[in-house]
Amino acid sequence: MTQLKTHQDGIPSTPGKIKMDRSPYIHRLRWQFSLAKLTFWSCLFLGLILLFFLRSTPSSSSSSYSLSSGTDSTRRSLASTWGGPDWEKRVRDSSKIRSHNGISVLVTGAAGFVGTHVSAALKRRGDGVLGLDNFNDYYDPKLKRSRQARLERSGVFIVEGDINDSALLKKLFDVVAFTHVMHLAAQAGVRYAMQNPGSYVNSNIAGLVSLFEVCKSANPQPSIVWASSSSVYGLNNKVPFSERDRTDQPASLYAATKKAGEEIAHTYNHIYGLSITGLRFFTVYGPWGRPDMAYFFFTRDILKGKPIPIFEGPNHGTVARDFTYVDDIVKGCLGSLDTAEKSTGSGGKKKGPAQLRIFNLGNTSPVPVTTLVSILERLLKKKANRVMLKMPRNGDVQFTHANITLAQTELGYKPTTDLQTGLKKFVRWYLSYYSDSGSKKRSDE
Ligand SMILES: O=C(O)[C@H]1O[C@H](OP(=O)(O)OP(=O)(O)OC[C@H]2O[C@@H](n3ccc(=O)[nH]c3=O)[C@H](O)[C@@H]2O)[C@H](O)[C@@H](O)[C@H]1O
Repeated sequence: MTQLKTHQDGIPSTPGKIKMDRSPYIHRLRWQFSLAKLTFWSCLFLGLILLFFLRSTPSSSSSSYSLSSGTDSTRRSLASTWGGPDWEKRVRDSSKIRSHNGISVLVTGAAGFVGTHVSAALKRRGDGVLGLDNFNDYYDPKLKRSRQARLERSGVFIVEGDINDSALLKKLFDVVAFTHVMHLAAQAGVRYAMQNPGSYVNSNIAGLVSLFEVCKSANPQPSIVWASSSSVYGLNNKVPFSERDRTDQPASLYAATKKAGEEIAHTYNHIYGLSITGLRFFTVYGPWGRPDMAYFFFTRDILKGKPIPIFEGPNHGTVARDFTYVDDIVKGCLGSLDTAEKSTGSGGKKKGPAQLRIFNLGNTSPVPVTTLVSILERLLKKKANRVMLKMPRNGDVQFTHANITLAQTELGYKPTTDLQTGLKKFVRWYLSYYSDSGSKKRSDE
């Protein structure tokens, strides 16, 4: 009893050690204790379910399919701030068609390399253009902000948001009845896929599905043109690559996600009557380009006197690319938008068969990477510190070469810029852009 008295005012700290007593007080005490335990475990259980739910539900603006812990979500720096009357007005103004027979286009990835050029070209000819971009930091976001500033000056508003944010996409279609979507937002880069595979799944697969879902439910449904890639030809060694050739042997996860995108496009065309055109871009280069691409960082490193790693195939075999100048690609994109038929469905229901197309957009003249370096040396008036390396097994293929007959016939696509001319324009832009931002930086310091 003494022991019991000691614990009369509270729950025993070590209940198992108390001599069992059958008094009603003990029963009440035990009942209260069980209730507390039950409440504790229920809360913990509910908490765990909530945690699981939050982790598995795509958040509105950040990466939700990251397979590499942390990296991807920190790369996406988004605090989506959309909505409100002012925002809607900007969206409407930017999308307004200002020419006879113009179209209104939602351009995803508008602050990206190709996106910025396509948006500017559409705006120039009087089409309505609204950009969408998540400004992730796969490469220097300052470059994306500079592209954004240029587009804003020409009247193109870029909404900051992610293609996985369905609520945002739906809102955009509520505000504007886009006739077309130019879908260029993607996780690019062949070699980076080994470092951050989740970002490819998130952007190139989940993001594509999220976009198609909203487009199929829109009324009217837009026609969609989107960027696939020459990399889908993978280990195919029949050259030049024709759209009818094998694309079932991708050499990188990037290529696999683009190929998956082509199959997903087939499904949405088949079930919902979406008009979809996929464009297989061949190593696009030019002013305002991507710093992760070889021609870009070779230029930077030649100027800095740093070593240039040049890949070579087995037995010192030549590695070559069908480098394609960005203005030619833009013409192919506009040609695709202009020849795209209307989608046939509405409000998620198919009304009849719809157009489904795939085109190569290349230059039809592959150039060895060593020649690319020689051209840069001449333009920069500086010798490169070349380091020949065996091509690593990280997704690269040895050779690309586009057959563009189909695009020529159907889109009137005709590339006109050779590598020498295109690189000259790139180098001129590079020197001016980085000397300007360099002097700005110096004056800021
Ligand atoms: O057509 C595409 O669909 C893809 O094109 C582009 O991929 P790639 O053709 O691989 O371009 P890029 O990396 O500039 O390498 C160019 C050449 O330099 C060689 N290369 C590369 C790096 C290096 O350090 N050394 C080297 O020799 C390398 O072996 C290659 O031969 C886009 O990045 C990609 O997003 C996608 O759009």
